[in-house]
Amino acid sequence: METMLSVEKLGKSFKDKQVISDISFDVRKGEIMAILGPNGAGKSTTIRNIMGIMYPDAGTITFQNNAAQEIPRHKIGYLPEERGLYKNVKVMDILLYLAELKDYPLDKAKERALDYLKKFDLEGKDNVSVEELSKGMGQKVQFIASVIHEPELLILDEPFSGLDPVSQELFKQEIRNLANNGTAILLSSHQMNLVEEMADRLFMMHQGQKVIHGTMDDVKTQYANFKCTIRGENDLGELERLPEVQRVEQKEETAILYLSNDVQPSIWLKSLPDHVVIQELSIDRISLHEIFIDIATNRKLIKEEGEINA
Ligand SMILES: Nc1ncnc2c1ncn2[C@@H]1O[C@H](COP(=O)(O)OP(=O)(O)OP(=O)(O)O)[C@@H](O)[C@H]1O
Repeated sequence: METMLSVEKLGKSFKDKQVISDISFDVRKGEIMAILGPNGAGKSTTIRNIMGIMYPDAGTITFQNNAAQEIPRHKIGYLPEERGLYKNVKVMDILLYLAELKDYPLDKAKERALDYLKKFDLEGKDNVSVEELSKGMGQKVQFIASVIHEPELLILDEPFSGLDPVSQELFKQEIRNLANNGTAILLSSHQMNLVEEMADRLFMMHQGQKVIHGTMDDVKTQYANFKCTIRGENDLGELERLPEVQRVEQKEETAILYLSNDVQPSIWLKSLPDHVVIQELSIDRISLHEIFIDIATNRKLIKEEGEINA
């Protein structure tokens, strides 16, 4: 897959505080690349450097082999984390104005705007001024603004925040459609369930540095341990002493046992002693949400940090 955006060894400090360091990843045509991390990890700083809103102290950013200063900005679409459109302007006027700024033909922009308004349940809102829209409606219009000019790279900073589940679904489908049609997408989001469903690859950062980078499958295979959920009256200490158990979360009669990285569930099950009371048992891979919480809280569920073949 053709590389659209390449970020290499990016570093940025504010005053004497190093906020991101040695950040490297790329975004390829037709893929959804997720950039993840807890609050303050440095995601928006990374994105703002890519967008040329601020300049890095170290590293390089290239888009279709153009160095940062020569990046054709009209080929990029950007939904910033901080929302805001001109308030007393009509929806269609703002969309056409933004398309014009990107040198996009106005007749095509109008057609696309009407199609998108319909798709996002905003039919008939083209003549309404932005201040009359609800927060979620405004966010939909801002999303349309970021894609109206058919960008080849789309950067979405927290696109789902503040959306109801139906609107989240609409966004999710549209983002997937765009990727299927060849758009390269860099997606920052805290909604791990959505990222898990949508992303082809991910880059997770913590305190300004990389902690995981790879395809969703690789991350889940190599980093996501198994967890065993047991319902039955068992002593917490005894469960904690079972082989290959890293930690246990127990609530009433249900216990979740987080297993070591290299455990084979079928072999581990056979090692369970007879005294463990089992009324129900299930084994699942831990979710991206759980991996995220572990990284964010510095737990040592992940044995090795580092690169998976990205
Ligand atoms: N303009 C600035 N001046 C000083 N420090 C800043 C500035 N912008 C960001 N920071 C700091 O950089 C760090 C990373 O912030 P950033 O907004 O990139 O994180 P984030 O991963 O996007 O977080 P969130 O999920 O909360 O949006 C934080 O410690 C923040 O306080």
